[in-house]
Amino acid sequence: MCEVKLSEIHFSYNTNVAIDNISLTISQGDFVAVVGPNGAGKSTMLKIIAGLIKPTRGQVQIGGKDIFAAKEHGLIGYVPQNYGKNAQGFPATVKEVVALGLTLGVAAAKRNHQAVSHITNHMMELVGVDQLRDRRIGELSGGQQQRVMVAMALAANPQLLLLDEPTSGIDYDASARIYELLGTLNKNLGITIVMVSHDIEKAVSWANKVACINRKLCFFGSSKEFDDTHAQARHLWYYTGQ
Ligand SMILES: Nc1ncnc2c1ncn2[C@@H]1O[C@H](COP(=O)(O)OP(=O)(O)OP(=O)(O)O)[C@@H](O)[C@H]1O
Repeated sequence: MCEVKLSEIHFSYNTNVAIDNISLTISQGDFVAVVGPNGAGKSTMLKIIAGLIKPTRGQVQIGGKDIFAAKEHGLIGYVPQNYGKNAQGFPATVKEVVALGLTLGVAAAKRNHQAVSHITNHMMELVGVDQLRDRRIGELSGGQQQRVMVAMALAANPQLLLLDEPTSGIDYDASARIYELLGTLNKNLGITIVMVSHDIEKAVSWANKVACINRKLCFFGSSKEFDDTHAQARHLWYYTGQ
């Protein structure tokens, strides 16, 4: 059970209010696209759900547990924005990076070398980077790096996967393959996905729910409802920022 419940969340960076009174419930198995203009608080909200920052006010519950308990149980996988780019000079191979994800899982300490190798291989196959296993992460394309980051997050066996603009800076075909991968993880493995994206058309076509944020929650509902009611106003989500 991995329901995400935000209750009256506020967050400020000093005097700058980034999140203003957001409440919403994401159900187990949902694929949620988080959209909104630049500086709207999308990444901040994702970090709050990941338990990386604490809301100034309000409560976050994951699967009925306080966020920090859920985090300790390894329920949450988080892929930050431009994670791959930060890995440019990192002297590790794809296989080693994916295996690093295992150290985040709840039973990490109990895994032996064989189990680590088995899970690592499985995750690399799942996201389609097994052919790149011995390449250094910094030598890969943006799309390949994002796949490796997804594999690393999945290695910890999360029930909830949070991704911050997983297709930013990636070409059309590679982006399509990442969306397809996320759709498969959601449908076949039942992983709940929350993804921040500027690519509204694509994100909404894969997600079953949409959350529009502009400090406040402007819309939260099904993708179909978003398509029906917000189609003409879509361009505004890009330009209504501060
Ligand atoms: N570490 C930080 N310190 C101070 N202010 C911050 C910090 N991170 C974000 N902010 C500010 O908080 C607000 C929300 O930022 P956030 O990154 O959450 O927005 P976003 O919707 O993800 O933006 P984008 O689409 O441009 O990535 C912005 O005004 C931003 O300048």
